[in-house]
Amino acid sequence: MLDKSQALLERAQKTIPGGVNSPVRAFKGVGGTPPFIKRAEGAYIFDEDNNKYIDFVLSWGPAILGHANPEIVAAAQHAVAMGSSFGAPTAAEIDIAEMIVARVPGLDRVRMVSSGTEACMSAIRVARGVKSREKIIKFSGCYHGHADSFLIAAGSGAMTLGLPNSPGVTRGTAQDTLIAQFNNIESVRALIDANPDQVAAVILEPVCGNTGCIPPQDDFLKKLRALCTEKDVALIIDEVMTGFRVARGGAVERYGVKPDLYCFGKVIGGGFPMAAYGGTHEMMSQVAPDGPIYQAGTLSGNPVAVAAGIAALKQLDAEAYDLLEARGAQLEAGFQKIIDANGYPLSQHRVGSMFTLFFHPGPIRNHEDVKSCDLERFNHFFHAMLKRGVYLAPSQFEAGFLSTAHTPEIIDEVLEKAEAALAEVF
Ligand SMILES: Cc1ncc(COP(=O)(O)O)c(C=O)c1O
Ligand SMILES: NCC(=O)CCC(=O)O
Repeated sequence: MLDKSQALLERAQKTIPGGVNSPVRAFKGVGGTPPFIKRAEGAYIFDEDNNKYIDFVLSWGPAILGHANPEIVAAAQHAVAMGSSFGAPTAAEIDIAEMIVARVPGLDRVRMVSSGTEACMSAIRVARGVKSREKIIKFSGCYHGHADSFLIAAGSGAMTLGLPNSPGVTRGTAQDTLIAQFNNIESVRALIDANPDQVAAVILEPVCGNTGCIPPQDDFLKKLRALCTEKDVALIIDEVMTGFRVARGGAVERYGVKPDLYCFGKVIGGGFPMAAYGGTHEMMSQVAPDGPIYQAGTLSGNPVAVAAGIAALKQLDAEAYDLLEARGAQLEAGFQKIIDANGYPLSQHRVGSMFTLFFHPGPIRNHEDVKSCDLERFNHFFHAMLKRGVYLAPSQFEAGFLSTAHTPEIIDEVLEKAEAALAEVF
């Protein structure tokens, strides 16, 4: 029963576009009424009609320790009572910068911002400023936030809603974003060669998460690093989704590759609006006030978000990543057993605690493959799971997330429900 959510949706639509403050929250792709969430705890979210769901969206990634994690709650409460924003430097900002730099291989300096969009937008400005070139290369289906330069062949909600190239982006901006194929190094080389001395940066999600979860294959990241070095192009790894999730030091640690610039978000804010970009000394010494490339923010390094982020990072030790890996492996093995036993035309990818079940027999290497998924069956499955109390992202083109609060018992319960839901769908 979603009576209260339905009434709230109707009320919300009168004053908020689509009734939501971010398009992915509406159920436009899958149809139906999005539950309006009242509260969340651990692996569960509860809606206004008092339905309880096992949550695999986790605020689209941040809640890696489960919702309302007691240590994050306490740290945020303590910080907010001290004053929620000063617009002046604080000691805690150094603490979190030091924690991030210590964890992430190759990262020298970091600047806090308030959203992943800002982080990615700032990183390409730095790359363009340092290289004195204007074009960037991104990959179809990758999503780096909603800044103009990234809304070209964009993934996530832009793809779900069929709006990969948004109106409102100028032709000039669109012309400066070149599109390559994920896991296809030759597509990148061809673009750089066709635009000599014009490409400032290549930006990518190291594990694609915004067209479903797709890992880099055949040393794609290492080949990209070598190509960027050869062509003097900045490599920007967008770890907004993967950072502090797929390993303690993010995807750069997991895959052993060092970019020139990094983008972070989601997990580092502990559920508050905080993100960051950073890079080598060479790149970051050009950022104002040290250098001429301007970037700023009234609420950047917000004390409450910083306190929450520190409380999150402190808990994310080696043991936490082992646990996330084990839970991910349990879910993957369970899905595979169901697929094999029934001969369903499904395939899956998982990297640590990120996963997607594709309604496609595979192989899935990039956005071009994902486009031929059976969306009608996915949508049916999504609703079959929702009615059984499992909250998945309302789109095939998204990754699912696990938290440390997802116990082995919860995973078993989800697998049982998935088996029943799939039997209903096929
Ligand atoms: C890889 C990636 N980059 C950037 C962003 C943008 O972050 P935000 O939504 O915080 O602006 C997202 C998610 O939204 C993302 O998944
Ligand atoms: N994978 C989708 C996102 O991470 C974005 C969430 C949002 O835009 O609200």
